[in-house]
Amino acid sequence: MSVLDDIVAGVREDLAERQARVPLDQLKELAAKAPDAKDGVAALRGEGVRVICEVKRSSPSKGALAAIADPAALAADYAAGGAAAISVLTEQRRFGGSLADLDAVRAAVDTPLLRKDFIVTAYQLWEARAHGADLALLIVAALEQPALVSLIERAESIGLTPLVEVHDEEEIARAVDAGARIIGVNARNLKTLEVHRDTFANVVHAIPDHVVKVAESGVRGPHDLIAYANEGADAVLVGESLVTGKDPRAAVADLVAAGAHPALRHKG
Ligand SMILES: O=C(O)c1ccccc1NCC(=O)[C@H](O)[C@H](O)COP(=O)(O)O
Repeated sequence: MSVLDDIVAGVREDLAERQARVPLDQLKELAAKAPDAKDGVAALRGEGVRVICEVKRSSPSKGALAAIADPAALAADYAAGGAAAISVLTEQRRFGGSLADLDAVRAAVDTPLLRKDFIVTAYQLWEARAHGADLALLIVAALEQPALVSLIERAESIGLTPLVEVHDEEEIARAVDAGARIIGVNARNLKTLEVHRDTFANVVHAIPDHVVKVAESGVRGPHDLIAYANEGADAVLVGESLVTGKDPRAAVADLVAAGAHPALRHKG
């Protein structure tokens, strides 16, 4: 079984438990009371390179990364540093996240929030909206095409902007056919878990101009952001280097400043 299959199997077990506990109608009521969803496309495309900062406690590739006792405080630092969006990992078994983290972060910041999980059913999209997310990750490699199409449509219909994650040109074609408005190219190979930063440059030509382009994984500092920007990224998604660093607020501010550099002004 691949790492992705293994993660999704665990997600499905945990999901079944939540579905038994929280009926869909209850989630829909909560979603109706949630603050209006912010426009994910507007948040991630504009002048300069936008920075999405991730709340990430652990990972299958590295194990424990950071304890993050107070995700709200971390998110407040990200927002103060200039994050365009905050990604909250809600998968519990391998990443140590939860919907409670999403609640805590939502209560602390007005920044657009991405629910980062392994979403395979519409129920999880309703959960995302009910807990205040504005965007939701959909991983092409985890979904058959009809499910991808249906989840993108459902996400958009309830106000969530889907960030559709790909790894190669074939997955980009599937994402574009399915109607993705934001595509994230993940440099982390989900079979080997190795990070290859040249993945974005190798496949970005296949993403149409109207689609927002996000470079995911492997950003260690401003030099990696600048490289991705020069290759055509509108935004970068950064986790590990922020949660393992000493000063996340300053680290985000450095990334945002690099992304706003006049040499990159042709962007947006
Ligand atoms: O991070 C992992 O090990 C991982 C393994 C399997 C599936 C997904 C995984 N990570 C999710 C991500 O895509 C990253 O958290 C995100 O792009 C940030 O990457 P990084 O800055 O390298 O932490």
